[in-house]
Amino acid sequence: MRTLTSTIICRVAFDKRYEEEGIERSRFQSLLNETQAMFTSFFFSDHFPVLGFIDKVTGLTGRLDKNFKEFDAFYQEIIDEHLDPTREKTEHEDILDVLLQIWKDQSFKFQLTLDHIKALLMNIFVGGSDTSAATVIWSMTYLMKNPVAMGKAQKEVRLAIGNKDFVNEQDIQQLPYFKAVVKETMRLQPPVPLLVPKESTQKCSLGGYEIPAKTAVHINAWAIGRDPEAWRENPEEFKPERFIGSSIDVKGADFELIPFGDGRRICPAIHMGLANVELSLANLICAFDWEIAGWSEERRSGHGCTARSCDAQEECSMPSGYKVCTKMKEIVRHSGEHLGI
Ligand code: HEM
Repeated sequence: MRTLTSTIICRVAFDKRYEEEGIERSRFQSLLNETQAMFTSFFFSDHFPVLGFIDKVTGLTGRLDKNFKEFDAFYQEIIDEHLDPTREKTEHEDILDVLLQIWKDQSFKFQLTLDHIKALLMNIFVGGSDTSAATVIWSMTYLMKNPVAMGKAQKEVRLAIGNKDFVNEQDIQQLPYFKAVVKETMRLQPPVPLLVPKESTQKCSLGGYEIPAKTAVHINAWAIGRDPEAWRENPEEFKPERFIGSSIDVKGADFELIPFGDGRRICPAIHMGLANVELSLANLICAFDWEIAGWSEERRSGHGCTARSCDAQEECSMPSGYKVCTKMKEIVRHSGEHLGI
């Protein structure tokens, strides 16, 4: 799933297909992994500035600088490629094309620099790849642990597409139960559980707490999604039915469900994030029957594929030992193509 989502972002942001370019792909993936590790590391300097020296001693500051430098070089190469006048133009503009046009025009009130553009690309990568992948993985986990919900979702998706091979974006609009599964997963497992930290610009009072200016504020979307006052019926339970007939959505109008955040800094890519998740999840559950390894031995005989209309002639072994049939590869390719990449 991470390969799929980071490939989508690479295509959208700077028109690269890293799955076809082994060395570049692993360079990019290891940079992204390191960035993720930095994001989840505890830096004393963020919370106790006087103890900032500990970050230096433990080597975290050095690792962070190295990561920034490597990403900087990586983005610079891609920017140079885009600015090369001999570069072949593709049919669609990518995000970097748009940003570089704004940079050339300098039509904003402030001066847009290449550093701003690199920072924006970084935001898009960090915000866009793991979040969608984690949501699909959690949805699959909940569905496999709840075979009744899995059956209902599969039946709905399969009925909607009839004889077609793949689910597309229009089909998804007719799938209330499936959409409820995605919302329920995001309620229980928001992929950015504490959102992105905010800093108060001025002194204010919130829920009875006095918050001085320049204070870091974390919003616990994970706890809000399980708050028994907002979610009265067994808030810890996976129950997509709670969203049937309810207008509560993930798009920022309902404060009890904020997996994309809310307000001025809400995720700017809600629609793309949802399309990534819904298209890949719907196709995966439509084409295959899934279950947790070891739950049913005899079904996993042969090549292990339980595709609805499996035409697998050829198999490939993944490094993890799992096998992927041609149908599965086709789904991954189709989900990407449908998003226009
Ligand atoms: C299921 C998918 C996704 C989820 C759950 C998600 C969630 C979030 C959250 C919680 C925030 C912070 C909001 C806040 O603190 O109030 C955020 C910000 C952001 N997201 Fe997403 N996101 C997803 C997909 C994406 C995708 C696909 C992209 C890019 C193509 C993206 C780009 C961004 C960016 C650039 C920001 C920072 C916005 C800012 O600084 O103002 N996200 N996202």
